[in-house]
Amino acid sequence: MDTDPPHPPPAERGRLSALLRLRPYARPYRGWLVLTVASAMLASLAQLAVPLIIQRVVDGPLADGDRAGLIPYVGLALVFGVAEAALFFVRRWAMNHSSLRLERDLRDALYQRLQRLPVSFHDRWSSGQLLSRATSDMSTIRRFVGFGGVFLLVNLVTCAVVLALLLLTYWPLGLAVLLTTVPLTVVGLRWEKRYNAESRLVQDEQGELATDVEESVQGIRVVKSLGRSGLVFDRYDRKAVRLRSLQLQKVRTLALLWCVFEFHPQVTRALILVGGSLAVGTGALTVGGLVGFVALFTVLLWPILSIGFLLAQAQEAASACDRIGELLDAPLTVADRPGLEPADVGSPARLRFEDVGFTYPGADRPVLDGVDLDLAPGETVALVGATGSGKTTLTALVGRLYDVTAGRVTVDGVDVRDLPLAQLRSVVAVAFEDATLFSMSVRENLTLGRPDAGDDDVDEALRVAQAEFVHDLPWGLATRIGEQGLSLSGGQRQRLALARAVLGRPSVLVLDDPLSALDVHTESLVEAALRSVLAGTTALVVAHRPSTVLLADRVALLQEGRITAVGTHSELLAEVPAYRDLLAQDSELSGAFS
Ligand SMILES: Nc1ncnc2c1ncn2[C@@H]1O[C@H](COP(=O)(O)OP(=O)(O)OP(=O)(O)O)[C@@H](O)[C@H]1O
Repeated sequence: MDTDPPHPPPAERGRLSALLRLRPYARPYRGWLVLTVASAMLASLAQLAVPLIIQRVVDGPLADGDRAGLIPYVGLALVFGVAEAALFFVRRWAMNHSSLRLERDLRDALYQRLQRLPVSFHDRWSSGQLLSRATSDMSTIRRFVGFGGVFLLVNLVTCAVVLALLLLTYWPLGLAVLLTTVPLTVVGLRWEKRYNAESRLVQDEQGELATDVEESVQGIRVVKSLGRSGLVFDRYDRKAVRLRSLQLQKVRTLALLWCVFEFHPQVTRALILVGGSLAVGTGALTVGGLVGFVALFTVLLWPILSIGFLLAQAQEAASACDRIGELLDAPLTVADRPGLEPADVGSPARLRFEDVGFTYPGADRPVLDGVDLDLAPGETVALVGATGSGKTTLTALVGRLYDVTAGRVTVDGVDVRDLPLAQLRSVVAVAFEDATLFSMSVRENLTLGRPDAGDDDVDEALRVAQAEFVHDLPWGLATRIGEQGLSLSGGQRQRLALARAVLGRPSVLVLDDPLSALDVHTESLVEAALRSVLAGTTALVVAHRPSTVLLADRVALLQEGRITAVGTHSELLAEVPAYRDLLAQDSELSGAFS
């Protein structure tokens, strides 16, 4: 059973070792990554050549008034300049090959994992959390692989090389520069940490706002009909105001940071000029040496200033790796056992629940306990029970949306856990009460589980579900359904979902109150057509309405997680007071069955 907390405490996050998770994704692109780092490194070194050339120009041709002597130096500076530009292009090109492909692979792995993770995992995680991992965390990693990580390495090497050159040029001044970089690095690191924390708060608040927009758009009908637009706006506005103040705080920190970063080099440059001029006066340093020194110092600035920022980026990327890792490492509790082979399953098949128990992860008592139910091939059993008695849970066990926690469910004598998931889900078809349709064409929605279904199969399924209205849609079966099928009525969506389930006449059909959104007239038409499908398949039908119960050969009464009675509808009506009471709660029913 999977009981890991969904969000580990922040203290556990952000370890740089988390970045090592990226190794398997980086491996296929290591050539491109090496090229990215090498071109960035060479470009940085090419940049260093220019101050050294200037130093020689000042001390050589300029001091001697030798104009012709300038030409080789100018040529050399040009070569290094062009090389730097070319290397810049190579870096960007190689970086795109490595980081964008790595991001794509990681994105695919994450999406695949989300598809394979059990329903119990999705019960615990909000879609907002999954979304932020699949989008912003993914971009953070791409930025680090393509930029932050590369320049962290390159800038550290550049710093070391430049400081060595400064020390070689004139060591007392070189040492002074080295000492002044220490407080700058410390301040940079400290403020970047603060900036990072503030950025995180801004991101979280942006996520909150996005969730608010999503919820209020999805629930717009409820909000409007309750007349709560003002209240919803006030809540949104409070969050927007908070976001603005967090953003302002972030901008203030950044402004202060850059103020120090801009101020520091000016002071250091002044120190260099004073110290350097004195050294030139005593002959310890040439004029060219001083000019080269200042130019080298300028090259040093960006690598020093960027270290804090790049380390913060590394920290963010490590935290993103951890957050994505939480999903990639989440256990696949519902998966094929190794070496499973498809088994023989007839059509229709026998469906049995044998002493089945089920407890939701984290719950302290079972929802189902000792459930025994045997559906003969071709039989239809209606599952009736009070709300919350466990009907939906029981139906979810057939297609392994959840695995039983006790007992077993078998199809033609084979434990559903011993059938490959692909086979199980082609044998068992399910229509849920909440008919989810996707933003794709009607045909794609219908054939989602059976992509090989032919036109005749589709027409037959549409007829059974009384969903032939689709032919009147603007592009017929090719009509794209709006976001979540919202452009269709509840009853239309339910009929399409039913057609999807009955398509191809599955061996076992599970219907969770499939007709609840239909008007009485459509319901009786669907029922009439459904009878012919039910005759050829084994069906477990969750029923709230009398008319749905009448579709079944037998009825099973579920009470507090146990099957307490099984028999024909009239037997139960006559012999089981609880069944009578349950049906009598519906006045329409009491009229129909008393
Ligand atoms: N994902 C879940 N996690 C934890 N508990 C759940 C979950 N889904 C349902 N339950 C609990 O399990 C019990 C049975 O729920 P279930 O949806 O199976 O009942 P039902 O008989 O289908 O109800 P209804 O007729 O209202 O649809 C309820 O107490 C419910 O709160």
